[in-house]
Order: sequence, then structure tokens, then C-alpha cells
Amino acid sequence: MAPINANDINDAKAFVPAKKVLPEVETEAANGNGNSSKGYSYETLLEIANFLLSRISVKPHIGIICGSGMGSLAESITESESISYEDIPNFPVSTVEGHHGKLVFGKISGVPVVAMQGRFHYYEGYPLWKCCLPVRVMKLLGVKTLIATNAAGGLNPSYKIGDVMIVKDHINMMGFAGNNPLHGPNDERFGPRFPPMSKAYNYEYRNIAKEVAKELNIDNIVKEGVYTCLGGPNFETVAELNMLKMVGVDAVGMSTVHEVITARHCDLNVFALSLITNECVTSYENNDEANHEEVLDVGRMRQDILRLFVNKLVERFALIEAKNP
Ligand SMILES: O=P(O)(O)O[C@@H]1C[C@H](O)[C@@H](CO)O1
Ligand code: HPA
Repeated sequence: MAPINANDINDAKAFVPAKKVLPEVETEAANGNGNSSKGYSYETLLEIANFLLSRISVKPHIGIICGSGMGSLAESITESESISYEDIPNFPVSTVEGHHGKLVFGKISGVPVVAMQGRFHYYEGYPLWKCCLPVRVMKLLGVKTLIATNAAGGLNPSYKIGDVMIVKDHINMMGFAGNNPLHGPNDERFGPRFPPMSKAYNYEYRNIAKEVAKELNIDNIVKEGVYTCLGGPNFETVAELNMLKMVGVDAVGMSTVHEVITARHCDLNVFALSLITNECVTSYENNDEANHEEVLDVGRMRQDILRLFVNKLVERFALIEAKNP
């Protein structure tokens, strides 16, 4: 594919020329804790995008992030071209079981997509900007809509293991402590210094998802609620979970929120869903303990339904995109 540069990006609105070029990457070693606040420059991200374009035949319109144990979402992709994270210059690598570590390009129902089979988490040691770097790369590749999926613990007492929660909103707990993927100098070519988040999860797409759930006859397991992300890697204490429940959280996980913030900052449409893989333990009398094996098992158990659901959503979201180019 022809390379892109700062002047021929699809969405001119979101990529107005910057007043000045920001300094190149501050190395993670710079402050010792991996929390460099500058991130990669626009130019470095363009290089990554151009590297990918040189290896693929179709530019993606929709990006999918596969949650823990949900990598099989990428198996529906036809005409697929996979690129391992290790082979992409300046790309992080996956270190968590259930995250394969590759980008899969191709089509779902004729719609050009890219799926991340493996996301990056803060607890792996990556600063939040680096966890979200692929979202900016997707934007540079021409993606208009992000579908983020995750595994999460159910806090809402009406949720059952295997339910699918359409994310209506999030609470950025890590942001309360000042940890935000947009922390550091802002490059206006991606988006504004102070992006709004009151419409983070596209209302129309959420309604479409509810319609699709009915059409597929899975509306009994599809819910809608509020997600939060904690830093992990430990699962939460009983007191923490009770606090989250009190403030209105329906499902808790360790991802997605920062990806969505990054996506909205660069004006992507966002849809997200959580697979409820375990019921959060909110009483000391309950002897259950959350564990990653169960999370992966539930992902496997629900893989066919999730694939069907996400495939239909891709089809429907692409129709909306076509109406609003
Ligand atoms: O990548 P996601 O958010 O789907 O993964 C969740 C959170 C942890 O990474 C892991 C815990 O089992 O699953
Ligand atoms: N807490 C945090 N992250 C998770 C959980 C949980 O209970 N389940 C799956 N990911």
C-alpha cells in the first residue's frame, strides 16, 4: 500500500498541522518506572503505520481489540494477513496468556478490519500511552471505529458468568490518581488538549448492538453497564469491590478505559463490550477466588456467540460509517 504522510491522512479535521514538532520519545529508562509521559512522536507512529501499510493489501476501517481469551474473534477474518508484534518496529510485545501478540488484517463480511490479538496492560510494565499506541496507529491506518472487548468481573448482582455487557460508560479510576494515556505534551494532530468524554461510547452503536442481540436471540445475556479499569495485576479485595459497587460500577477489569480515552481523543467512534468471566466476591463469607484460568475458560465457552455478535456489529457499524464518511 502507498505510504501515508502527515498531509494525506484521511481525516484532515483530526490531523491539522501541529504548530511545532514535539520532542521524540522520552525513553522509559528516563524516569525509571516506565511512566514516561511523552510517548512516541507523531512521526514515529506514522513510521509504524507506514511499515504496516507496506505489508498489507487493504486499509482497515474498523479496529477490534480482542480481550483476554477472546483472540478467536480474529478467526472470522478472511483474506487475512497477520503481523507479529515482534516484527513491528517500536511496537510493544504481549506477555499475558490468552493474548497472542499479533495484528490480523483482512475482512469481516467484506468490511476491511484489523484485529489486535493481544492487548497491552499497565501491569505488564507498559506506561498507559504505550498500552494505547496501537489505537493511534489504527487511526493513522484509516480506522474510523474501534470495537474494544475485554474480560471483566461482574459486580452488578444481576449479572451472570457468560453475560456480555455493552459498555455504556466508564469510571477512570487510574485517571483519578493522575495516570492518563494523554498525560504529557499534547499533539493537536491527534486531538485537543482537553477532549470531552461525556459521549465516549457511541449511543447509536450501543442501540444497534441491542437490536443485533435481539436478532441473534442472545438479548437474555446481553446487558448494558458501567466499566472500570484498575491497574492490576492482582484481582480486587472485597472492600475495593464493595467501594466500586457503591460508586456505580457494573463490571471491573484491567484495560479498555485508557484505550477508549485515546480513541476518543483522535475522534474514533467507540463501541466496547465486557464478557463477564467471573462474579466479583463482595462478601467475606464467599470462598470463591478470581483466577485467570477461569477468565480464559469463559472466553472459550463464549467464543462462538461473541464471534457472531462482533461480526454482525462490524457489518452494521460499517453501514453507518458509509452513510457518514
Ligand atoms: O485484556 P482484558 O482486559 O480482557 O483482560 C482481563 C484483565 C486481565 O488482563 C485479565 C485477568 O484475568 O483479564
Ligand atoms: N477483576 C479485574 N479484572 C478482571 C476480572 C476481575 O474480576 N475478571 C476478568 N478480568
